[in-house]
Amino acid sequence: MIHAWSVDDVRAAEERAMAQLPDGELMQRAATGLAQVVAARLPDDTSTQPLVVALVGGGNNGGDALWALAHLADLVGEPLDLVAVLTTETPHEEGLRAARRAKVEILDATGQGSRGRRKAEPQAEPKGRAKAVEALGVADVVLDGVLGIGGRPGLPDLVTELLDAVGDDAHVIAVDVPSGTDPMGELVGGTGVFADETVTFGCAKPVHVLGTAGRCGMLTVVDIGLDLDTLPAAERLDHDDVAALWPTPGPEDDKYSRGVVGVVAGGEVYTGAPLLSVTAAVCAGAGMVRYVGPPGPTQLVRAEVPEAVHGPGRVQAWVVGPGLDAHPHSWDQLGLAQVEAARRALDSELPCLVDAGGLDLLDGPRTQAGARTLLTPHAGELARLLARLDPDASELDRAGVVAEPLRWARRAAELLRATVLLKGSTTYVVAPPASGLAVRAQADAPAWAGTAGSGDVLAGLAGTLLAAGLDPVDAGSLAALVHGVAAHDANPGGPVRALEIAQQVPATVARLLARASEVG
Ligand SMILES: NC(=O)C1=CN([C@@H]2O[C@H](COP(=O)(O)OP(=O)(O)OC[C@H]3O[C@@H](n4cnc5c(N)ncnc54)[C@H](O)[C@@H]3O)[C@@H](O)[C@H]2O)[C@@H](O)CC1
Ligand SMILES: Nc1ncnc2c1ncn2[C@@H]1O[C@H](COP(=O)(O)OP(=O)(O)O)[C@@H](O)[C@H]1O
Ligand SMILES: [K+]
Repeated sequence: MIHAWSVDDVRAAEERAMAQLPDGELMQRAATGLAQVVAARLPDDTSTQPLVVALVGGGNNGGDALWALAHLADLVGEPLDLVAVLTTETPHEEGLRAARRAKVEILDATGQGSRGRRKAEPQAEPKGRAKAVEALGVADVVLDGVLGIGGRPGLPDLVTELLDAVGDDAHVIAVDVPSGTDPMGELVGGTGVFADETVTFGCAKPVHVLGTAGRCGMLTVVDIGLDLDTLPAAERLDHDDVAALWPTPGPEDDKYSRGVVGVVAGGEVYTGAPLLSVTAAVCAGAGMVRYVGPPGPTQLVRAEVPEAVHGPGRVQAWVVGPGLDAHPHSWDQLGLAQVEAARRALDSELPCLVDAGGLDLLDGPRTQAGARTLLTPHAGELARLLARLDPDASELDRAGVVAEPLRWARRAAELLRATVLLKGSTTYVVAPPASGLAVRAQADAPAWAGTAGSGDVLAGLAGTLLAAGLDPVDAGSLAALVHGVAAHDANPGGPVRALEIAQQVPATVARLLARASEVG
């Protein structure tokens, strides 16, 4: 599992560490670690002299980059071209002195007239920007040291212009965080560096695991001796976590102890969703799957999934809503009966996963306070839910949720006292804020997984884990991981249909469980 700490907690840990250490020691540790990574990324081909160019901003992030260039000169035995491109008129002073001492070429890209420079005042480096653009175009490694954890989302125009000049072949390393992104990972999108690799210090930050993670590339954490004494703010499960969390049956188990999952899904119109959810639940290893629905989908499930049982009965957790019409016509007796079955499940004290049409039945928290609840909307469904229930979000639309996924998932979790799994290329799992639990974010699925019915499969998978006794955060994040990996395994690099994701789950789970014995 990757754990990430909030910017405030990191700053507090840095202060504690700095109080015990000589001045500047923490930055030296960061810059030395950064220089070692850069040295390892230099091209093997020794026929040309490697060129490393750092974009340098005005804070300590720029200081890290300048010191890293200075250390690189010592670290690498071979001759190196090292260039610092200043994007600020006030770079880190000691870092700049160290870089100059190490014979790093300093280019001032701020240009005449920018940031209060008087027109009559001569430019320090008249061709600084032009030379910077040229160097960036042919650099082997580009260090992004413009903004770190003190950065606000968005980039100055000058930096955007310089980034545009970076050659396609350059290996871009973000120092601590990709500049322009929100270090807390709350705001997704906007301008910002897309790095091949991010070298961060002390611990991961939310930007590295949330929806902004795609901008970070490979993540390397340099140990600078921080002591994080608070709980993480964000987490991501990795493949090695599956064995510890997946409910693996023992010799004493039987179908009931493993968990019966009930599925109240579909109706006479949407017959496919129940089939997908039930198949996924069976393939995820539910002790038993009980389907509750009208004759049409029941016949289909009977024909395609002989393992399922039918009609009301005892379960350990309910999946409510895939393909459910929450507002059937008054003459549609079968539809009304299905809504009643869904309401009974929601009113029970049992764990419930609520998806799609089931979300339309919620007017507030479930009546049984404390009943475990996992809501699984996509961005459009979350926007609709909040616009209906939260007077402060009456204008919210899908785009609003996509821009600030965490904010709105958290809002729904608070309002409905439920864990919210927000689906998308990054899937967020957010417990009610009062729980203090870290946000989980998974991005394991290929974009091919965004196909009709894929969410119904996820519902069956996560419902099975709830029935096996996992809490909603573990059930949701583990299901998202396995769903994503199964989508990949079913047809690596190509399209996949939802049913194949479900059918791939047994082999994918077996493969992920086997890692534990390989690793252990
Ligand atoms: N505190 C420490 O001892 C250590 C800090 N380290 C480095 O220090 C960094 C944090 O340094 P700082 O706190 O100086 O912050 P930054 O280096 O992130 O710079 C923040 C500065 O940029 C400005 N700024 C923020 N967003 C902007 C935007 N969108 N456009 C233009 N200007 C913007 C701010 O007003 C502020 O002046 C870390 O990310 C890390 O790289 C490391 O050296 C480890 C040790
Ligand atoms: N671009 C994407 N990359 C990876 N996974 C995606 C992407 N878009 C959607 N998904 C995943 O596909 C599934 C779609 O679910 P949903 O929108 O509920 O579809 P449906 O209602 O048709 O079943 C979710 O698990 C979601 O996380
Ligand atoms: K940076």
